[in-house]
Amino acid sequence: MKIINFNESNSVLNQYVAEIRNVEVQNDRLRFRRNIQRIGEIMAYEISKTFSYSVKDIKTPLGIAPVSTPDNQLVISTILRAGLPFHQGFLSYFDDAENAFVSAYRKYKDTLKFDIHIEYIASPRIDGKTLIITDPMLATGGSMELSYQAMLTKGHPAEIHVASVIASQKAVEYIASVFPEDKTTIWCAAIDPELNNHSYIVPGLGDAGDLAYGEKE
Ligand SMILES: O=P(O)(O)OC[C@H]1O[C@H](OP(=O)(O)OP(=O)(O)O)[C@H](O)[C@@H]1O
Ligand SMILES: O=c1cc[nH]c(=O)[nH]1
Ligand SMILES: [Mg+2]
Repeated sequence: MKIINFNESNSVLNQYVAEIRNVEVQNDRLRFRRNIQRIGEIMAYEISKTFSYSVKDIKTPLGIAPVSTPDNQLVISTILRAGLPFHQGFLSYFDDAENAFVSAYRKYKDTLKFDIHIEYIASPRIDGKTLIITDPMLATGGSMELSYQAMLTKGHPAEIHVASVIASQKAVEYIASVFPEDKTTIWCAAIDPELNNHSYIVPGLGDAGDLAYGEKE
């Protein structure tokens, strides 16, 4: 399985990651959402380099220009609710992509133990298509795995891109163990070393859904 960690090279993407992590900056909700979206845009561009391309003859007012454009049929899937601004970043670049939405939430049994519940899925058929599953946080990897299982009720993709902003080392290893090795790539902006007792990523950024949309009761 390929793992692409953007943090290993210097680019402006790291500025956006710094801002969403920074406790002095991250509470500006508009900036937080926009930064997550911008990271999605940059990741979409990088992922587009892996697509299949063919040359099309494009008629201009003055002649014919051969242009190599992508042929993949894309499905961009996201996990509600923190995934929404990240998803929008991908959609800003992949104009004609089909889209899927899955709900996943942690139902706490006590302050430390929780199950992940999937209650909603809206998805096209995904057979033979390029599936990009977007979620800014990969903590245990449980939401991503269950969302993928839910997507499999809609068919089998030709290739899978798991896109996140901050992933824990544990989640990266978990995803590598449960996703098909030969057709999955994990893309992330950083890989953090730890999870705390509540399975939050450390140093991470806190609760991405709350930072983007406000605290839930
Ligand atoms: O890897 P995991 O341990 O499953 O945790 C990651 C999940 O946590 C966040 O969502 P959250 O459950 O906080 O819901 P929200 O988006 O509604 O805030 C995040 O967007 C992932 O979906
Ligand atoms: O660190 C974490 C873990 C789960 N959900 C988040 O938003 N952040
Ligand atoms: Mg979630």
